[in-house]
Order: sequence, then structure tokens, then C-alpha cells
Amino acid sequence: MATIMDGKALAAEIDMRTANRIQRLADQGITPGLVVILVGKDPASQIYVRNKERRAKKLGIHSIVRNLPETISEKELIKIIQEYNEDPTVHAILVQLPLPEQINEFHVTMAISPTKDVDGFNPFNLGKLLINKTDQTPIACTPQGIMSFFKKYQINLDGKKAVMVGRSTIVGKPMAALLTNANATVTIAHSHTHHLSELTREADILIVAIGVAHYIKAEDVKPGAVVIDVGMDRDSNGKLVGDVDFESVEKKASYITPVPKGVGPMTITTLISQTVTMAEWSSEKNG
Ligand SMILES: Nc1nc2c(c(=O)[nH]1)N[C@@H](CN(C=O)c1ccc(C(=O)N[C@@H](CCC(=O)O)C(=O)O)cc1)CN2
Ligand SMILES: [Mg+2]
Repeated sequence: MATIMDGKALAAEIDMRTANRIQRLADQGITPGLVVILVGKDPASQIYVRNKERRAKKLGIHSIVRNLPETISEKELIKIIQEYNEDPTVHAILVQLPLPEQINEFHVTMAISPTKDVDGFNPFNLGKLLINKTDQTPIACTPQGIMSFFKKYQINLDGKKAVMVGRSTIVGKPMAALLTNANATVTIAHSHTHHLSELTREADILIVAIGVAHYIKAEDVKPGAVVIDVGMDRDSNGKLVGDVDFESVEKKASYITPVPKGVGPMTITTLISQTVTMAEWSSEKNG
């Protein structure tokens, strides 16, 4: 049976360290500031944003949630982002995804100042990650949270075969870059990949973010593999499940993340800790 990598417990551990760092900043008169912008009323996004706000406030971060109407134009949204870019009390800006159709996600990520881009989705920060120049570079929170699992459970990536199923900007692409920078041999697979299970069966490290409930079964997994499930799907009973068939894969893998309480809580913890890191960078620059 695999060791279950407990995202809730690891998140709590990291939050404690983050609280100490916030205290140290408070001693210098600095409060980290985070703005989360939510456009529209997508129910799942509302829950994630509420959870981010709750965790940020609990730890003593100055947290602003900006709720904007579904019908807002791209131009208006970008103007609001630019105001926060100029606001010295704000260290981190996040625009919750997905966005309504009239708004181009690329234009929005370009509008966030790279120094305040806590999601790491701005092409400047993504580019730095790609060339492994990550000094003072915010990195996408879900992939970075996954790297924290590898560190906590002492999973060595050097020379390992890693397969990333999914090529999104939020998860797949930055995750592949992080794995490459850690000297893993990385394959990115996606919806056009032929014979996917031939690839996944070779993987020492298998990360799955395709958004199909229970897509990866035991027969798709190498014995002893480390399996990370980024999926957040609903099964036929409406229950939250992952992209991995946990029950069967747990018997074959060496490590596995559950859904819920796996990758999800780590995304928010990483967001909070990266907000604090960005406030630290800003204080180094100004002091
Ligand atoms: N701007 C961004 N938008 C989105 C991101 C992101 O990183 N930046 N990621 C996802 C959503 N997301 C954070 O925004 C997120 C999703 C899920 C969780 C989480 O804790 N999930 C829980 C289960 C929650 C439930 O019951 O529904 C878990 O896995 O235990 C946190 C963050 C898309 N948008
Ligand atoms: Mg999870």
C-alpha cells in the first residue's frame, strides 16, 4: 500500500512557518498585502477565493477580495489591475481563473506586474522558470505545492522518468519546467497523445491534471510509482474525486496524493507563503 501524502497536514506545517515569517515582517512594520480579483460568480471560484481570504486573514496578511461583475470589460479589469500594480501596500495580485469569455486571459496575466504576479502566470516569470533563473521569481502555486510534497517525503527527482499528464499554464507547463530543473526526464502528455498508458506505465513520477474523473487506473501505473493527482472532478454521485482511481492505484504506487486533502490545500498554502516571500523581496529592495 502506498504512503498517502497528506496535503492538509503539510499545509498546516508550512502555514506555521509562514506565520513566523509574517511576525518577522511585522517587527519591521511590514504587513504582506494580497489582492484576489474574482470576476463573476462561478460557484467553485467563489469557494476557492473565500478559502484564500480566510487563510490569508488567519495568518495576518492584509487580504483584499475584489468582486467584479461578470460583464466587466477587459479594459476595465486591466485598469483595476494597474491601480494595484501602483499600490505599495499590495505585494501580490491574483486574478481567479477561469475568466468570462470577453476577457483574454493572456492580456490579463500580461497586465499584472511581474513583481506582484503571485500566480507566476506572467510570461516574464514563466520565461524565467523555463530558463531556470528563478531568483526572485514567483512560481505557479499548484506546481510549487507539489514540489513541497517531494521535499517533505524526500522523493529524489534526479534522473527519474516523470510524466506530466496535462499541459495547462496553471499546472502542466510550469510543473514540467520545475521537474526538468530538478533533473528529471520529463514527458508532457495531453489529449492528443497516442497510447497514453504506454507512457504513464513507464513513469517513476506520474502527475495527472486532465480533469476526467478516475481516468488513471492501476493498469496505467508502474509498480512503486509516485502518483500526484491534481484532478478535481465529480463522480456520478456528485462526490469530489480526482483524475486517479485512488482505490486501485493506492495498492500499486509507493506514494499517492488523495483528493480532497492532497494537492488542493497545498495550492492555497503556497499562495500565502509566496505572498509573504514577495513582501520579503520588496522589503529587501526598499530597505
Ligand atoms: N488564478 C488562479 N486561478 C486558479 C488556480 C490558481 O492557482 N490560480 N487554481 C485553481 C483553483 N484553486 C485555486 O485557485 C484551488 C482549487 C482547489 C483547492 C482545494 O483546496 N481543494 C480542496 C477541495 C475543495 C472542495 O471541496 O471543493 C482539496 O483538494 O482538498 C484550492 C485551490 C483554478 N483557478
Ligand atoms: Mg486535493
